[in-house]
Amino acid sequence: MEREITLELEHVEKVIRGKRIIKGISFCVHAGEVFGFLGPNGSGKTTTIRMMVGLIRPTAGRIKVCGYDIQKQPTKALANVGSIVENPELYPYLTGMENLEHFARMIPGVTKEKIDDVVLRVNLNERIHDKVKDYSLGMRQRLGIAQALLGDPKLLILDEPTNGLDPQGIKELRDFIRQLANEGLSVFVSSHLLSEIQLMCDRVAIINEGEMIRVGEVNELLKQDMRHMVWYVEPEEKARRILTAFSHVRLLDRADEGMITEIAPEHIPRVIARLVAGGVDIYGVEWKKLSLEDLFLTMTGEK
Ligand SMILES: Nc1ncnc2c1ncn2[C@@H]1O[C@H](COP(=O)(O)OP(=O)(O)OP(=O)(O)O)[C@@H](O)[C@H]1O
Repeated sequence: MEREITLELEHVEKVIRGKRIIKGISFCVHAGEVFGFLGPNGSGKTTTIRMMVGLIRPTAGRIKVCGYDIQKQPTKALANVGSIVENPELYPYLTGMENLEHFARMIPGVTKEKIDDVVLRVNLNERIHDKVKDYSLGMRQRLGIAQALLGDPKLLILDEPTNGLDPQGIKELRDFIRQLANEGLSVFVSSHLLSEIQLMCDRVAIINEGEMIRVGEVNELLKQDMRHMVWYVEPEEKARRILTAFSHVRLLDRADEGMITEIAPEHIPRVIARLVAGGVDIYGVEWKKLSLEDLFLTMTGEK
């Protein structure tokens, strides 16, 4: 069954003061999925998001939300978007509930039941009558999300939502985002952390220097994760010679990180046996966790 498309970017470009910051990016986000937008700092994530929420205009290309063009039908398009792009505006000396009531007055048709419903959805019901100044960062963020949900959006956009959260807060946010997606919402999450996107998202778009590098299923794109192996061996020179003799083992030249190979798991026992037979002592072998940088190098093929 074709899933409904909630967000569509087509060849979107942004030029700011003569500089091409976003260089023609395209992707779709479907209903009920958590979609990651991954790229290093300065790669253009916030600029793209600012276009998606109507804060700035694309120089070229099209952005549609639930089929409505943001440029041509901004009211209809943006009625389907809830977002926390810059820090949510919250009043610290009001309670969580008072904050929500305040924001609800600006959105037509929000009932008391709707407010109670979003409070439950973000799991703040026990603390909603406390003042926001006494909330943890994670709770403030959930209140910000509650505020974004008041207008019943189909698409929730969160820019670097885990920034500043502790590991417990990050886990809670992750579970909570998944729950929203299970309820049918599309959740769009930007991050510069590969590990976070891996844990949180179904699909991911990877951006670097304003260019789209890949879009696809997280598991599919990141499965090369398992292929980099670090070897702790003596003597290293001898080990290098043996390893390079295998056609399906590639030695990566990264002197500062130890001896690293690209290798498929099924070849490891044979390689280890050869090293031992060749008089190499093996002190340890471990899978290297792929960093965003490694991923870019692998994907752009310039190792
Ligand atoms: N108004 C602007 N004027 C000039 N340059 C800008 C402007 N806005 C963004 N840029 C530049 O565009 C590039 C992308 O910035 P952007 O903030 O979108 O990146 P980002 O991926 O969100 O990074 P971060 O995670 O650090 O926020 C950066 O090089 C930035 O300096």
